Amino acid sequence: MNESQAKQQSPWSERLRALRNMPPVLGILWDSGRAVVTWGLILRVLVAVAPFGIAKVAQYIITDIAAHLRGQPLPANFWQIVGAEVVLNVALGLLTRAVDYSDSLLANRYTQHVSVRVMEQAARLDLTTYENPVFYDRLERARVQATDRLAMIQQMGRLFQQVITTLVFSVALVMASPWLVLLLALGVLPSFLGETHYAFLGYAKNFRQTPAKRQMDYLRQVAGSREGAKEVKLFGLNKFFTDRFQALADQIYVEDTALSRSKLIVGGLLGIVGTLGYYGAYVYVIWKTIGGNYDIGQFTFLTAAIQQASSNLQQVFSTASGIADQALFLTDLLAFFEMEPTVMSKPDGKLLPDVIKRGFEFRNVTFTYPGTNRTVLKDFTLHLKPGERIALIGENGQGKTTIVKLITRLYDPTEGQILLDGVDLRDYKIEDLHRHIGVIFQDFMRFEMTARENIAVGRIEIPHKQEEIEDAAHKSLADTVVAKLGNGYDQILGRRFEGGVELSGGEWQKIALARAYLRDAQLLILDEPTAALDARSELEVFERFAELTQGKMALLISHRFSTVRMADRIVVLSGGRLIEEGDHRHLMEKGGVYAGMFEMQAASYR
Ligand SMILES: Nc1ncnc2c1ncn2[C@@H]1O[C@H](COP(=O)(O)OP(=O)(O)OP(=O)(O)O)[C@@H](O)[C@H]1O
Repeated sequence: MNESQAKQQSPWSERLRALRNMPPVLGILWDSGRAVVTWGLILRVLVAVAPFGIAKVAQYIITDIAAHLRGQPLPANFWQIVGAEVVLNVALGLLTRAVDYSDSLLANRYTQHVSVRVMEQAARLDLTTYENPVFYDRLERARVQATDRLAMIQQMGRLFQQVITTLVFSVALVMASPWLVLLLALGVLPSFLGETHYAFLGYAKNFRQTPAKRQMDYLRQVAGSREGAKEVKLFGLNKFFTDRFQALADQIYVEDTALSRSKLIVGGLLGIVGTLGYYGAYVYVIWKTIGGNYDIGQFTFLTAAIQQASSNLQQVFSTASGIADQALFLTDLLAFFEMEPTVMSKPDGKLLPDVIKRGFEFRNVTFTYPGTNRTVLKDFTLHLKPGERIALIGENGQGKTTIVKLITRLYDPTEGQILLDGVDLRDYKIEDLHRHIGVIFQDFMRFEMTARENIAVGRIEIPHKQEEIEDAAHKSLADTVVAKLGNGYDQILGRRFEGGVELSGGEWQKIALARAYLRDAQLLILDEPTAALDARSELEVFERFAELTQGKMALLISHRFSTVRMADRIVVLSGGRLIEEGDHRHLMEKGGVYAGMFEMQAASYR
């Protein structure tokens, strides 16, 4: 649902939608800890009925005392009754603590359970979804909704308990006089309607504010991050960022205050109606007692019952609207769980051949990124044969990385087909395709974990021996980086966590490259992963790459012609089409686009 839809929908339909969230939310709660939920409910029932027992015992005590004051003897079990009152109160205190304990256990379990589900779902979804701001807002809200649900769980338990207490005392009041319950209900109903109304307004407001809050988070992060620190200082950007942050914060403050103020006034007025209902019932009981209908014990019990029924009934309504409010906030979490990826593995997907015989073929592939109009690849055809190493070159934005995303099925072509050994890529199991491809992107991930883990993520599904890690590190030259680290392969990289060590861009690249070598891949793809390497390292890396990819398929994207020339075939992309191809010598002789680009780069070095 987008913002304009949220505004168009009537509050009531929105409220009903929120209630629809309750069954799945209860399902999630149940899944996060069945035993804890069951124990929580049992404890709540005991806590709910205890006040009735206490009020009833108090009634007997007062009746007996009143009779005693009039000269009658105390009953034989009088002191046992007093003892029972004490025991009931002590038990109630202990049970209340036990309820708090079970609530916090359940909240922890719920948070963990939902956080894991959010991570799993985020991993399932397409890359496309990540590039969609609406999705991002939703993910953001889902993340927030996943955590800190103690309040919601407490409210649900409280509602359960309040309903039971209200019922127990209402039955007692109805038995005395049905008017009492009616008076109470009439007093409480308006504040319930008020509460739900404001719950809805609060949700709509939060929905509207999400983009601004995301902006604020971004500004806070940029202004306070290690990555941003250098430029923020040198360009004097601090005021620019804080002013922008302040403007958004002010806007949110104004909206929040307006809503809180209106809630204060309207909620206060409706609360007065509730109090009048309560005192109506109270005066009725006084009147009846004076008229001789009730004795002093019954009077005490009924006033306690009115007090309990009224406050619990009022709380039932406010807790219920609080839960409906919380459930509204979970709309995004549940919608997020329901999202389905579009790039999917067929249920009966094929496994990749153990030895690829015909290679990968792009056949008249046209591709436009979802949600955009620009065609990035137009009628693109390319055959990558077994044992062949192709270098893709072209100016910025010509679609080189896009080709890598298509061959790895992060996206599917808009038109045309990509074949592997004559079979459409979509017919293979996507996980198996990924298993056979080793790819390092130019924006590879720097995991702030140990050097070993940074390499092992290249093939995390199996445990690795030290030799395998070392071997991969040797192939990518990462061994020279690790040799300088205090804790070797166990050194934490990056400065986020204590004891971590920051690496230079080129050092990170060598570590990341080792991941690709750890995979026993039939196709290796390097998408400009050497941009931060110095000239000598780059040459070494590529000499090794050339050696290691002998007989394997490799796709190489680079702007440096010194490395590109090692490829068996060079493919020049322009405007989403293949405009030239051949080996270095052939293309130089041809004197076309490649030769021009090569000369230009060579000249800049002279
Ligand atoms: N996720 C995306 N959504 C929309 N458009 C995109 C996306 N990624 C890339 N593009 C656009 O597609 C075009 C091709 O991008 P691509 O990254 O494939 O280029 P490239 O040839 O690898 O460029 P470079 O040499 O700068 O890395 C660019 O115009 C870019 O703006």
